[in-house]
Amino acid sequence: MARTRKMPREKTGLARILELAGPKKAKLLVACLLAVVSSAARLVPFFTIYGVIRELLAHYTLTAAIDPAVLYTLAGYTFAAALVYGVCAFASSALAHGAAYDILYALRLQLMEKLGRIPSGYFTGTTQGAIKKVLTDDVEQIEVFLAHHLADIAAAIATPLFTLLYLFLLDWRLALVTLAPIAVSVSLLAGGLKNPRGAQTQVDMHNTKEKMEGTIVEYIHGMPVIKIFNRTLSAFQRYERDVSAYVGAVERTACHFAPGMGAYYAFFGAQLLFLLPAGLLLLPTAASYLDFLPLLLLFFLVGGGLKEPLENMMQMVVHSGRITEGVKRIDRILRQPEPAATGSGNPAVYDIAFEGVSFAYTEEGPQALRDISFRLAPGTVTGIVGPSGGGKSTLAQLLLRFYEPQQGLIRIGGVDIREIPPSRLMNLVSYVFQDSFLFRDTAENNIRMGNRAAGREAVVAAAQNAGIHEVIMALPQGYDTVIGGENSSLSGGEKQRLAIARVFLRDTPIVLLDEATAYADAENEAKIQQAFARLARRKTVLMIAHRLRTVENADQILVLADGKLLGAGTHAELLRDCPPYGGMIAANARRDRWTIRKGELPG
Ligand SMILES: Nc1ncnc2c1ncn2[C@@H]1O[C@H](COP(=O)(O)OP(=O)(O)OP(=O)(O)O)[C@@H](O)[C@H]1O
Repeated sequence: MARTRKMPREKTGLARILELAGPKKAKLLVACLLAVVSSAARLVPFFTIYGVIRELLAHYTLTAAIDPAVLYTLAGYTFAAALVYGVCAFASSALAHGAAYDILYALRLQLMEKLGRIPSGYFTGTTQGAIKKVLTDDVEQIEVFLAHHLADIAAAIATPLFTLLYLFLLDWRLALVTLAPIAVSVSLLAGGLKNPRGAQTQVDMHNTKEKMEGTIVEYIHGMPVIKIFNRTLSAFQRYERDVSAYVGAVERTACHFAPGMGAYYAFFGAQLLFLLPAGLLLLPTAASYLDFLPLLLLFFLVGGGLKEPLENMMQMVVHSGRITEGVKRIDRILRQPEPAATGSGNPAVYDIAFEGVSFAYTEEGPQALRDISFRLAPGTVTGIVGPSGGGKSTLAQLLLRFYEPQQGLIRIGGVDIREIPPSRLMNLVSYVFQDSFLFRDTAENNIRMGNRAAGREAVVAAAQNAGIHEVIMALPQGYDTVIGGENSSLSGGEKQRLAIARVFLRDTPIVLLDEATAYADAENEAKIQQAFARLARRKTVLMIAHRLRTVENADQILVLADGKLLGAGTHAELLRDCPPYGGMIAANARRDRWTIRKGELPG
């Protein structure tokens, strides 16, 4: 009988943090050990004072009988303990900080690399604010936890344990009395924390915070629109609603935890209240008053001394909920499925085939593409036309594996693109987006994105081919000008030409072009068309055309509407066989004749 292999359970919380710590775990463990030692050393004076009092009380009738050697030894122990405390606390903190920053660095790199491998479709569905929060706040919290809290937890657990053990050996009855208020307060707080409603309030607080931050980023991005329409903050109601939701969640969390925390603080330091009557009750049972008094004093002292490490532990428990949520969000990114990088497909020719491809962005949502099949012959230019929302960009994005189709296959040179390792696919296909993103970096580096190894000459040649060389040379520092800096903003058309220069430098055999709809002027448009034409030479080109005349001379035109392929052929063939194409041409002609005439405008 075939045995089913059990999947290893995915770790969460502290176990997951230690897993993320990787090789730095050893450093963290040493830091914890040193924290335990330093914390134990802080308790030594309580015991040396106990020794001194015992010695003094034992000879209070004859002070000459006090043994100075005993007192000096105890003083020596106290001094040595102070030294041990200082050295160990420093070394523990240094080690924990060093390891925490190394882990922070590695984790951010890991996340950035992962974001680079996740299909690009992920980024449209996830708000930028949420990703920013993970990369900054959540990773930062792990650093704070590892650098400051982890060692404290170890000390907070070990020190009271050792101390209580010693106290139990000295007098188990007093030890129980010392422990009672701590046990009561801790159980009260733990009960409050474990309550599912409490956990839910914390989750709500994180979720509303994440949403609010996403909305803030969107609000800042939308600022020009808000200003143009002369609307104030109140117009952006979602912003107000999300901020209020966060405030509400914080208030609910605070209200939920307030009674537990109040009871915890009330009981926690109440040892005196319990020890005093207990001491009076137990006094008659003691062998001698002289023995019992220093013992009672020791319990008074140590009861108070236990407070700090235990309080630290409570803080950690409170923090750990927040960290657990943060780790979950980090894992949500780290565990995003990636396109398999294991395939060995390596197309030798560059024709493209869509075979019965259907795709919907969400399970319940409508299909953006329905049963699409076509073939682009190698070295040809194909235009895609169709009404807005017809599925043109979606089709291009599927070829780049931004998303995976639910049905059908896409092949390059006969090879299923899922069999082509992502890095190889990216070397086969370039995409000139309609709205190209430029980094706040020099013009040269922005073009070099296309090929990191390219020298200045190749960059300049690419810029010349893209018709952007003159524009760059007119910038204050030429190719060294930081784009987007002072006096170095580019128009939409110029940005797209710079993006085309990137693609020239990459020199991939397949190019996807998304024609921008908002060229500023005819000259810019002509330059972009010329650049497209040069780029298309000897390549397989798929061009999303918003103006039909751009692709009139293409080898093939695909007509896409409502996710369906209505026709494929040359301009002449489509005019003859595809009525919707004829309709689009007629509508285009009407649009080109369209002018605003005074008197025709609605009054
Ligand atoms: N990220 C997304 N999530 C959900 N639906 C989407 C997403 N992107 C596009 N869609 C939907 O998919 C359909 C096809 O959109 P697509 O952007 O591919 O059309 P298009 O032909 O490129 O339009 P346009 O010419 O306006 O750019 C539309 O109904 C659109 O609303």
